[in-house]
Amino acid sequence: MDSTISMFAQNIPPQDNADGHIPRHLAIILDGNRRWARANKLADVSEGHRIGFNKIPEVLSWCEDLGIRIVTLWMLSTDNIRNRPSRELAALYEIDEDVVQRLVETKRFKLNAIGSLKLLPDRLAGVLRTAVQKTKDVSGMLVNLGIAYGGREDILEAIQSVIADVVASGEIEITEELFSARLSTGGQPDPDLVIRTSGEYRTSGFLLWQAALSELYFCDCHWPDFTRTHLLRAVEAYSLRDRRFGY
Ligand SMILES: CC(C)=CCC/C(C)=C/CC/C(C)=C\COP(=O)(O)OP(=O)(O)O
Ligand SMILES: O=P(O)(O)OP(=O)(O)O
Ligand SMILES: [Mg+2]
Repeated sequence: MDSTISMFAQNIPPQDNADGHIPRHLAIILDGNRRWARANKLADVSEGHRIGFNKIPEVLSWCEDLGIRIVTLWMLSTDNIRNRPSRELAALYEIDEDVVQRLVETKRFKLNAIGSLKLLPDRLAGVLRTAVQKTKDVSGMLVNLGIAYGGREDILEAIQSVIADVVASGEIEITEELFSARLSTGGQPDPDLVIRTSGEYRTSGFLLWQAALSELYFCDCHWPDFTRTHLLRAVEAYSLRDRRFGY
């Protein structure tokens, strides 16, 4: 760890992030797993996803140490489901089941599923529903699991829910607050910081509405190589940003 980062790390209050230097809500795009597998001459790209999966609990514990309250992980997109070979998807579904079960076992995280569960195999959808139910009373960090998540689908589902209410009750005033509450992250603060690994400079539709005012941080390393130092660098960069919200 370089000296700037260690100085920064020492100044982080363990549980209090009210001063705005630590994001309350951090969202991460766990990208670059297949490139990592190829670069490491692994026989199957799914091995990159498996190694990437192993990173998740430790990254969450670093986030806990920083006092981050909410972490959203994007682990499978609706575009991935549409466009990737079925063999790769089958492996990803299995890995996602394992991730979810491992996170439940920690008893440290309150889990929330933010994807379109109807697009998933019944077994994985069931594992996600059970995980949410089993962890509903956990008071620790809230972890949103973006499995079968797409920003456009999130918005479309929110629109459908608003339309259903309009049809049922006549007229309702559609405000930003009302609409935000209908999204998969309804009731939560928007992400303060979005990190994408792998060196790609795009969001691919992640939290399309919710991340409108988020700070973005692009990290060159692939997800399996993401370390605590990368996280601290991202949070340090965030702490130095001037968020103006139009002022
Ligand atoms: C490490 C584990 C368990 C899962 C990550 C698997 C995965 C498919 C990561 C990719 C990140 C993501 C869900 C969406 C954005 O990345 P990608 O689909 O590669 O977008 P682009 O095609 O735009 O590059
Ligand atoms: O993480 P993935 O599966 O999107 O792999 P890559 O970005 O390396 O193609
Ligand atoms: Mg990718």
